[in-house]
Amino acid sequence: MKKCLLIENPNSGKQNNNQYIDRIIEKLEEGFDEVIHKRTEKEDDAKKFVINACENKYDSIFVVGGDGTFNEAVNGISMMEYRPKLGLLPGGTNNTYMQLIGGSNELDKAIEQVSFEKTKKVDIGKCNDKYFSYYVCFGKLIDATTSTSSEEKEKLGSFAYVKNVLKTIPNDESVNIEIKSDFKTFKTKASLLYVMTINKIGNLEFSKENSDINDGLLIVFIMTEEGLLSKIDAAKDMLFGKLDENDNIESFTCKKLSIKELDGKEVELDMDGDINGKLPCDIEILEKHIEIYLPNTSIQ
Ligand SMILES: Nc1ncnc2c1ncn2[C@@H]1O[C@H](COP(=O)(O)OP(=O)(O)OP(=O)(O)O)[C@@H](O)[C@H]1O
Repeated sequence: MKKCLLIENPNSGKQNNNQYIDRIIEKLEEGFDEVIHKRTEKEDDAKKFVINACENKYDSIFVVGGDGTFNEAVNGISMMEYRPKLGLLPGGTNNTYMQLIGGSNELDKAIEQVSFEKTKKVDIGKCNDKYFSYYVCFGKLIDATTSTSSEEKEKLGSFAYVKNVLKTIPNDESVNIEIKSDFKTFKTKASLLYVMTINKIGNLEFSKENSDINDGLLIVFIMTEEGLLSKIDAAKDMLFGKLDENDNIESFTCKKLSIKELDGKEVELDMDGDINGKLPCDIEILEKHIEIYLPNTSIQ
Protein backbone atom coordinates (compact mmCIF):
# COMPACT_ATOMS: atom_id res chain seq x y z
CA MET A 1 0.00 0.00 0.00
CA LYS A 2 1.83 3.09 -1.25
CA LYS A 3 0.78 6.30 0.48
CA CYS A 4 1.56 9.79 -0.74
CA LEU A 5 1.15 13.06 1.14
CA LEU A 6 0.29 16.13 -0.94
CA ILE A 7 1.09 19.41 0.82
CA GLU A 8 -0.44 22.57 -0.62
CA ASN A 9 0.43 26.12 0.38
CA PRO A 10 -2.77 27.91 -0.76
CA ASN A 11 -1.20 31.31 -0.22
CA SER A 12 1.98 31.00 -2.27
CA GLY A 13 2.51 32.37 -5.77
CA LYS A 14 -0.67 33.64 -7.39
CA GLN A 15 -2.74 32.16 -4.54
CA ASN A 16 -4.56 29.90 -6.99
CA ASN A 17 -2.93 26.53 -6.27
CA ASN A 18 -6.30 25.30 -5.08
CA GLN A 19 -7.58 25.36 -8.68
CA TYR A 20 -5.08 22.67 -9.63
CA ILE A 21 -5.52 20.35 -6.67
CA ASP A 22 -8.04 17.97 -8.24
CA ARG A 23 -5.79 17.49 -11.28
CA ILE A 24 -2.77 16.93 -9.07
CA ILE A 25 -4.57 14.35 -6.94
CA GLU A 26 -5.76 12.57 -10.11
CA LYS A 27 -2.18 12.49 -11.39
CA LEU A 28 -0.77 11.22 -8.08
CA GLU A 29 -3.41 8.50 -7.91
CA GLU A 30 -1.80 7.04 -11.05
CA GLY A 31 1.27 6.30 -8.93
CA PHE A 32 -0.05 5.74 -5.40
CA ASP A 33 -2.78 3.71 -3.69
CA GLU A 34 -3.70 6.57 -1.38
CA VAL A 35 -3.17 10.33 -1.63
CA ILE A 36 -3.68 12.42 1.51
CA HIS A 37 -4.04 16.16 0.88
CA LYS A 38 -3.11 18.75 3.53
CA ARG A 39 -3.19 22.55 3.31
CA THR A 40 -0.76 24.75 5.20
CA GLU A 41 -2.16 27.62 7.23
CA LYS A 42 1.01 29.19 8.55
CA GLU A 43 4.77 29.00 8.81
CA ASP A 44 6.16 25.58 9.79
CA ASP A 45 2.97 23.66 8.91
CA ALA A 46 4.67 22.06 5.90
CA LYS A 47 7.57 20.95 8.10
CA LYS A 48 5.21 19.45 10.70
CA PHE A 49 3.19 17.59 8.04
CA VAL A 50 6.40 16.19 6.58
CA ILE A 51 7.70 14.96 9.95
CA ASN A 52 4.38 13.24 10.56
CA ALA A 53 4.54 11.56 7.12
CA CYS A 54 8.06 10.31 7.85
CA GLU A 55 6.94 8.87 11.20
CA ASN A 56 4.04 7.13 9.44
CA LYS A 57 6.30 5.72 6.72
CA TYR A 58 4.65 7.40 3.73
CA ASP A 59 6.24 6.38 0.45
CA SER A 60 6.34 9.91 -0.99
CA ILE A 61 5.56 13.57 -0.35
CA PHE A 62 4.66 16.10 -3.04
CA VAL A 63 4.72 19.82 -2.29
CA VAL A 64 2.78 22.52 -4.15
CA GLY A 65 4.23 25.88 -3.19
CA GLY A 66 7.19 28.17 -3.63
CA ASP A 67 10.76 28.01 -2.42
CA GLY A 68 9.72 28.66 1.20
CA THR A 69 7.35 25.69 1.34
CA PHE A 70 9.88 23.46 -0.40
CA ASN A 71 12.58 24.53 2.11
CA GLU A 72 10.30 23.58 4.98
CA ALA A 73 9.74 20.15 3.42
CA VAL A 74 13.46 19.65 2.89
CA ASN A 75 14.12 20.65 6.52
CA GLY A 76 11.45 18.28 7.83
CA ILE A 77 12.61 15.29 5.81
CA SER A 78 16.33 15.85 6.29
CA MET A 79 16.19 15.56 10.08
CA MET A 80 14.43 12.18 9.97
CA GLU A 81 15.90 8.72 9.70
CA TYR A 82 13.16 7.36 7.40
CA ARG A 83 12.88 9.75 4.46
CA PRO A 84 10.06 9.52 1.90
CA LYS A 85 10.77 10.51 -1.71
CA LEU A 86 10.06 14.20 -2.36
CA GLY A 87 8.33 15.77 -5.37
CA LEU A 88 8.07 19.46 -6.16
CA LEU A 89 5.21 21.16 -7.95
CA PRO A 90 5.85 24.84 -8.71
CA GLY A 91 3.11 26.84 -7.01
CA GLY A 92 5.13 29.83 -5.82
CA THR A 93 6.50 33.05 -7.21
CA ASN A 94 9.90 31.37 -7.35
CA ASN A 95 10.73 27.72 -7.80
CA THR A 96 14.47 27.78 -8.16
CA TYR A 97 14.96 24.08 -7.50
CA MET A 98 12.51 23.24 -10.29
CA GLN A 99 14.66 25.22 -12.72
CA LEU A 100 17.68 23.31 -11.54
CA ILE A 101 16.14 19.90 -12.21
CA GLY A 102 14.83 20.99 -15.59
CA GLY A 103 11.07 21.14 -14.96
CA SER A 104 8.53 23.72 -16.01
CA ASN A 105 7.85 26.62 -13.67
CA GLU A 106 4.22 26.64 -14.79
CA LEU A 107 2.10 24.47 -12.56
CA ASP A 108 -0.19 23.04 -15.26
CA LYS A 109 2.80 21.96 -17.37
CA ALA A 110 4.66 20.61 -14.34
CA ILE A 111 1.69 18.39 -13.45
CA GLU A 112 1.92 16.78 -16.89
CA GLN A 113 5.67 16.31 -16.40
CA VAL A 114 5.33 14.32 -13.17
CA SER A 115 7.02 10.95 -13.55
CA PHE A 116 6.99 8.22 -10.90
CA GLU A 117 9.87 6.36 -12.51
CA LYS A 118 12.48 9.12 -12.58
CA THR A 119 14.10 9.88 -9.21
CA LYS A 120 17.53 11.02 -8.09
CA LYS A 121 19.23 10.99 -4.70
CA VAL A 122 20.51 14.51 -4.13
CA ASP A 123 22.89 16.13 -1.65
CA ILE A 124 21.55 18.32 1.11
CA GLY A 125 23.61 20.87 3.02
CA LYS A 126 23.45 21.24 6.79
CA CYS A 127 24.28 24.61 8.35
CA ASN A 128 24.27 24.56 12.18
CA ASP A 129 20.91 22.86 12.84
CA LYS A 130 19.20 23.87 9.55
CA TYR A 131 19.21 22.20 6.15
CA PHE A 132 19.49 23.70 2.67
CA SER A 133 19.04 22.21 -0.77
CA TYR A 134 20.97 24.90 -2.60
CA TYR A 135 23.09 27.46 -0.87
CA VAL A 136 24.08 29.41 2.22
CA CYS A 137 25.41 32.87 1.57
CA PHE A 138 26.01 36.33 2.97
CA GLY A 139 26.74 39.74 1.47
CA LYS A 140 24.82 42.70 0.18
CA LEU A 141 25.63 41.92 -3.44
CA ILE A 142 23.44 38.80 -3.41
CA ASP A 143 20.36 40.72 -4.49
CA ALA A 144 22.23 42.62 -7.15
CA THR A 145 23.34 39.40 -8.75
CA THR A 146 20.37 37.10 -8.34
CA SER A 147 17.64 39.66 -9.01
CA THR A 148 18.69 40.42 -12.56
CA SER A 149 16.05 38.86 -14.77
CA SER A 150 16.96 36.73 -17.75
CA GLU A 151 15.21 39.22 -20.07
CA GLU A 152 17.32 42.02 -18.65
CA LYS A 153 20.38 39.86 -19.08
CA GLU A 154 19.58 39.17 -22.72
CA LYS A 155 18.70 42.76 -23.50
CA LEU A 156 21.44 44.61 -21.67
CA GLY A 157 24.15 41.95 -21.37
CA SER A 158 26.69 42.67 -18.68
CA PHE A 159 25.42 46.25 -18.35
CA ALA A 160 22.34 44.96 -16.49
CA TYR A 161 24.52 43.52 -13.73
CA VAL A 162 26.73 46.52 -13.53
CA LYS A 163 23.60 48.61 -13.05
CA ASN A 164 22.31 46.36 -10.26
CA VAL A 165 25.71 46.10 -8.60
CA LEU A 166 26.13 49.89 -8.65
CA LYS A 167 22.79 50.26 -6.88
CA THR A 168 23.99 47.98 -4.09
CA ILE A 169 27.60 49.10 -3.71
CA PRO A 170 26.93 52.03 -1.31
CA ASN A 171 25.61 49.57 1.29
CA ASP A 172 28.17 46.91 0.65
CA GLU A 173 30.77 46.06 3.27
CA SER A 174 33.42 43.46 3.79
CA VAL A 175 33.88 41.40 6.92
CA ASN A 176 36.96 39.64 8.20
CA ILE A 177 36.36 35.92 8.44
CA GLU A 178 38.21 32.74 9.22
CA ILE A 179 37.40 29.63 7.20
CA LYS A 180 38.34 26.16 8.32
CA SER A 181 37.56 23.38 5.89
CA ASP A 182 38.67 19.81 5.34
CA PHE A 183 40.62 21.27 2.42
CA LYS A 184 42.27 24.39 3.86
CA THR A 185 42.18 26.97 6.66
CA PHE A 186 42.63 30.69 6.04
CA LYS A 187 41.60 34.21 7.00
CA THR A 188 40.24 36.66 4.45
CA LYS A 189 38.09 39.70 3.85
CA ALA A 190 34.78 38.77 2.26
CA SER A 191 32.04 40.97 0.88
CA LEU A 192 30.12 38.09 -0.64
CA LEU A 193 30.31 34.39 0.11
CA TYR A 194 28.40 31.43 -1.29
CA VAL A 195 28.54 27.82 -0.07
CA MET A 196 26.58 25.74 -2.55
CA THR A 197 25.54 22.16 -3.24
CA ILE A 198 25.95 22.88 -6.97
CA ASN A 199 27.63 25.64 -8.96
CA LYS A 200 24.41 27.31 -10.11
CA ILE A 201 21.26 28.97 -8.87
CA GLY A 202 18.26 28.01 -11.00
CA ASN A 203 19.65 28.05 -14.51
CA LEU A 204 22.29 30.64 -13.66
CA GLU A 205 25.62 28.86 -13.79
CA PHE A 206 28.42 30.43 -11.72
CA SER A 207 31.29 28.49 -13.28
CA LYS A 208 31.94 25.88 -15.91
CA GLU A 209 33.46 23.44 -13.42
CA ASN A 210 31.87 20.01 -13.24
CA SER A 211 29.39 20.02 -10.41
CA ASP A 212 26.33 17.91 -9.71
CA ILE A 213 23.61 17.85 -7.06
CA ASN A 214 24.81 14.44 -5.93
CA ASP A 215 28.62 14.68 -6.06
CA GLY A 216 28.97 14.92 -2.26
CA LEU A 217 30.81 18.24 -2.47
CA LEU A 218 30.17 21.80 -1.37
CA ILE A 219 31.41 24.46 -3.72
CA VAL A 220 32.54 27.72 -2.12
CA PHE A 221 32.88 31.14 -3.80
CA ILE A 222 34.23 34.12 -1.87
CA MET A 223 34.57 37.67 -3.15
CA THR A 224 37.76 38.78 -1.44
CA GLU A 225 38.39 42.18 -3.06
CA GLU A 226 36.89 45.42 -1.84
CA GLY A 227 37.47 47.63 -4.86
CA LEU A 228 34.48 48.79 -6.87
CA LEU A 229 35.80 47.62 -10.23
CA SER A 230 36.69 44.17 -8.96
CA LYS A 231 33.21 43.81 -7.49
CA ILE A 232 31.55 44.73 -10.76
CA ASP A 233 33.88 42.43 -12.60
CA ALA A 234 33.21 39.54 -10.21
CA ALA A 235 29.44 40.08 -10.31
CA LYS A 236 29.58 39.98 -14.10
CA ASP A 237 31.65 36.81 -14.13
CA MET A 238 29.27 35.22 -11.65
CA LEU A 239 26.41 35.78 -14.02
CA PHE A 240 28.24 34.69 -17.13
CA GLY A 241 29.55 31.48 -15.59
CA LYS A 242 33.20 32.45 -15.27
CA LEU A 243 33.67 32.84 -11.52
CA ASP A 244 36.40 30.23 -11.45
CA GLU A 245 38.45 32.43 -13.81
CA ASN A 246 38.16 35.61 -11.71
CA ASP A 247 41.28 36.59 -9.72
CA ASN A 248 39.22 38.29 -7.01
CA ILE A 249 37.18 35.21 -6.28
CA GLU A 250 38.49 32.46 -4.06
CA SER A 251 36.78 29.21 -5.00
CA PHE A 252 37.24 25.65 -3.78
CA THR A 253 35.29 22.49 -3.01
CA CYS A 254 35.08 20.66 0.32
CA LYS A 255 32.82 18.40 2.39
CA LYS A 256 32.82 20.40 5.62
CA LEU A 257 33.68 23.93 6.67
CA SER A 258 33.23 26.37 9.48
CA ILE A 259 33.09 30.13 9.10
CA LYS A 260 33.53 32.73 11.84
CA GLU A 261 33.53 36.50 11.81
CA LEU A 262 36.60 37.95 13.51
CA ASP A 263 35.62 41.49 14.63
CA GLY A 264 32.38 40.87 16.54
CA LYS A 265 30.13 42.10 13.70
CA GLU A 266 26.77 40.48 13.11
CA VAL A 267 26.56 38.67 9.78
CA GLU A 268 23.20 37.21 8.77
CA LEU A 269 23.03 34.08 6.65
CA ASP A 270 20.71 33.63 3.70
CA MET A 271 19.76 29.97 3.24
CA ASP A 272 18.02 29.05 -0.01
CA GLY A 273 16.63 32.59 -0.26
CA ASP A 274 15.53 33.23 3.34
CA ILE A 275 17.47 34.85 6.18
CA ASN A 276 18.05 31.98 8.55
CA GLY A 277 20.69 32.32 11.26
CA LYS A 278 24.02 34.11 11.43
CA LEU A 279 27.76 33.54 11.72
CA PRO A 280 29.53 31.59 13.15
CA CYS A 281 28.42 28.45 11.35
CA ASP A 282 29.41 24.86 10.71
CA ILE A 283 28.41 23.55 7.31
CA GLU A 284 28.56 20.02 5.93
CA ILE A 285 27.23 18.15 2.93
CA LEU A 286 24.97 15.14 3.45
CA GLU A 287 25.61 13.07 0.36
CA LYS A 288 22.58 11.72 -1.53
CA HIS A 289 20.42 12.46 1.51
CA ILE A 290 17.01 12.92 -0.16
CA GLU A 291 15.51 11.11 -3.13
CA ILE A 292 13.61 13.55 -5.34
CA TYR A 293 11.25 13.03 -8.26
CA LEU A 294 12.54 14.41 -11.54
CA PRO A 295 10.16 15.70 -14.19
CA ASN A 296 9.98 13.56 -17.33
CA THR A 297 11.72 16.42 -19.19
CA SER A 298 14.75 16.36 -16.88
CA ILE A 299 18.18 15.92 -18.36
CA GLN A 300 19.62 14.97 -14.93
N1 LIG B 1 -2.01 29.39 4.42
C1 LIG B 1 -0.96 30.21 4.54
N2 LIG B 1 -1.14 31.55 4.60
C2 LIG B 1 -0.10 32.40 4.71
N3 LIG B 1 1.20 32.01 4.75
C3 LIG B 1 1.45 30.69 4.68
C4 LIG B 1 0.39 29.74 4.57
N4 LIG B 1 0.94 28.51 4.54
C5 LIG B 1 2.30 28.68 4.61
N5 LIG B 1 2.60 29.98 4.70
C6 LIG B 1 3.94 30.62 4.75
O1 LIG B 1 4.22 31.15 3.45
C7 LIG B 1 5.63 31.13 3.26
C8 LIG B 1 5.98 31.46 1.81
O2 LIG B 1 5.59 30.48 0.96
P1 LIG B 1 6.39 30.14 -0.37
O3 LIG B 1 7.79 30.62 -0.29
O4 LIG B 1 6.19 28.72 -0.65
O5 LIG B 1 5.60 30.96 -1.45
P2 LIG B 1 5.97 32.29 -2.20
O6 LIG B 1 6.47 33.30 -1.25
O7 LIG B 1 4.83 32.64 -3.07
O8 LIG B 1 7.08 31.78 -3.16
P3 LIG B 1 8.65 32.03 -3.21
O9 LIG B 1 9.23 31.96 -1.83
O10 LIG B 1 9.10 30.91 -4.05
O11 LIG B 1 8.80 33.36 -3.85
C9 LIG B 1 5.99 29.77 3.78
O12 LIG B 1 7.34 29.69 4.12
C10 LIG B 1 5.08 29.66 5.04
O13 LIG B 1 5.75 30.15 6.17
